[in-house]
Amino acid sequence: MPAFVKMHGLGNDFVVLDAREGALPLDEATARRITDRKTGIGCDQLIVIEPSDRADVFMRIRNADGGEVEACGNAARCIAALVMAEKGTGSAKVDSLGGLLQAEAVAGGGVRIDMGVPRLDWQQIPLHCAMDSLHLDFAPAPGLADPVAVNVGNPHVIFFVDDAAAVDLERCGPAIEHDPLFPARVNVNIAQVLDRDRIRLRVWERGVGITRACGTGACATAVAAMRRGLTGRAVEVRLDGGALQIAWPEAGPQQGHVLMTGPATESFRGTFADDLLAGDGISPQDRAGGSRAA
Ligand SMILES: N[C@@H](CCC[C@H](N)C(=O)O)C(=O)O
Repeated sequence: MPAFVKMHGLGNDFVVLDAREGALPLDEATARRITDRKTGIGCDQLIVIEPSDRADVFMRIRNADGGEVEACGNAARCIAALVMAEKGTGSAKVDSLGGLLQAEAVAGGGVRIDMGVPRLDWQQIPLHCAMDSLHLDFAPAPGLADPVAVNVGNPHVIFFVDDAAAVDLERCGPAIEHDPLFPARVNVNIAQVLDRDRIRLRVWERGVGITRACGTGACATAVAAMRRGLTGRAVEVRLDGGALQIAWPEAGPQQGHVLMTGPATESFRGTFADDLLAGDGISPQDRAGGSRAA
């Protein structure tokens, strides 16, 4: 029976499959069956670990809707933690469609990931037409206007508001995600700057919906706030599931790179019936191997 590890970063949860010893038949429909919280194992993203010739592992990412995407900050910390535990080291390299990520364990627990240099040109977001990514001419709902766009491996739009809790994200998230301005669709971030060191953030994730936390969302939002001069170059981003530390240093060896620090948690290990991959669903007995829930 195929084995999986259930992990999460601040409640943004993953089913992790290991395909280093042999490819798994994972198409979009299979991914949707696995991520389904009622009939599958249930998670925000399905992560498949594959071999890499330039890193410890390659991390393949599928959203709950089955679509393959380039980046996932919370999963990057989790996969790095798995690899570091396996190797018995304090650092790891994780490759992904979004780029090569260097990770290190931090004193006191948690993982720091160098998320690379954010992409800020409109073509890199991508946007449908030329626009200043620091001030998009886009006002999709009352109280939501003049957002920032940032790509940190995946596309994000960030709205700064006075009260993040007051935004009906369930209602406006889907429309913004699918707006024609974003040809690759977009992750939607609602940010409230609390002071120069702290941001409150709620996220509607592309291909998923509202999540408890989004690592790339926290990085993109921090970059947006720093570009707008709203915060210093190191901030705490408070998501529904907890806080991430994000820095974007202006000097030093990691100048211009976004650094994300936060927890990586293993919830349980389990196995599932082969027919989940083959397409016949999963029985409740097989789900999670009877282990404790996340
Ligand atoms: N949860 C992730 C982001 C996952 C991918 C995203 N939904 C997308 O479609 O780009 C994170 O922690 O960054």
